[in-house]
Amino acid sequence: MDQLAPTVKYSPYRFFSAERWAGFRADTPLTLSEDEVQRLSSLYDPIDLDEVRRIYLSMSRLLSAHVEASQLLYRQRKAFFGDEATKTPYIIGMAGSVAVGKSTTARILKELLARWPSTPKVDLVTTDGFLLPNEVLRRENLMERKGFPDSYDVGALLRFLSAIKSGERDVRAPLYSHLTYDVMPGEYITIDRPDILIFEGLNVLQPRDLPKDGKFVPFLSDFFDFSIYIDADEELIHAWYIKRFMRLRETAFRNPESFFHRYSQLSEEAARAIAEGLWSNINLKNLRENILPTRPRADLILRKGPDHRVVEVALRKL
Ligand SMILES: Nc1ncnc2c1ncn2[C@@H]1O[C@H](COP(=O)(O)OP(=O)(O)O)[C@@H](O)[C@H]1O
Ligand SMILES: CC(C)(COP(=O)(O)O)[C@@H](O)C(=O)NCCC(=O)O
Repeated sequence: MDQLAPTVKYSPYRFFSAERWAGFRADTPLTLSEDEVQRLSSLYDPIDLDEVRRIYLSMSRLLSAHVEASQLLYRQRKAFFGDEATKTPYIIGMAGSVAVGKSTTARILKELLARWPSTPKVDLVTTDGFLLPNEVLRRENLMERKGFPDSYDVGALLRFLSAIKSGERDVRAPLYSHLTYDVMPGEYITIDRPDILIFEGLNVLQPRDLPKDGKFVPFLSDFFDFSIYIDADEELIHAWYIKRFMRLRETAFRNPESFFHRYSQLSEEAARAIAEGLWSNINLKNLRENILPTRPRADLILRKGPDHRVVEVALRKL
């Protein structure tokens, strides 16, 4: 199994087994109930409270220290610059493959952070709303590249993050529907100066080609204060993807409005073949070519094992 801890002597990371990591939660209280965790988990594979205790409480404690430090820095800058200083949201980027568990992790983290004693306002935005509409993807022959860097409206992503980081109010992010498999025209979520924004998506740690004309074009990650990569062996993610697809076939795909409705009519074997095709032709390719290479850019890497339990954590040294 490809492990995170390298065999070479030097690494920018410190590596922890899940057990050691769990010890760092100290006396951080568990603020989520079993019911709340169940409500949050995606589909029918609930993350259990034990995992929240083992992994997420230490993560919440660490992030709390980081956010507090950035607020202290803000207060010191304000004393320095007077009224000129603007407090802007603390942005946490979260990356990883399709089906690795980003949405589940992001939703749980959001709830835990919002329950800190300072009751920060925490918002969550996913990058799928910034995908190009199917009509454009079809025209540009990109339907088989949905989720690849070139399938997003990168300008809109950068404008969004730039507005958030400038402290603007009521910034709109477009929405995506997994039902219609397309962006939802005219539908937005409005983000109004949260204390913390979790920004989750496949490609959020993606670098870009440097422009030849010398103009400055930022990476999305230039706007992040902290970044997390959710990691697991390819074969595990593959199994989670197929499992989720087959379950959706029994549930959401039954809805006649679902883009995948036709797959709910197919035999199990035929539907599985479709899922395998989507995995190997699109998602696995994207993982290998574009997503996994961004892993070393994250501040924190959570490596999951079977059953979605985190087995190893890597934290960038300061
Ligand atoms: N911690 C977890 N425990 C159990 N199942 C999980 C966990 N995290 C994710 N899953 C399951 O794995 C699949 C992918 O998770 P999801 O959060 O939808 O991934 P992503 O947002 O990365 O595509 C879903 O079926 C979800 O229910
Ligand atoms: C919508 C997604 C690209 C994920 O987007 P993200 O929120 O990470 O930007 C992905 O879930 C997806 O639909 N991929 C296309 C191949 C497939 O149907 O699995």
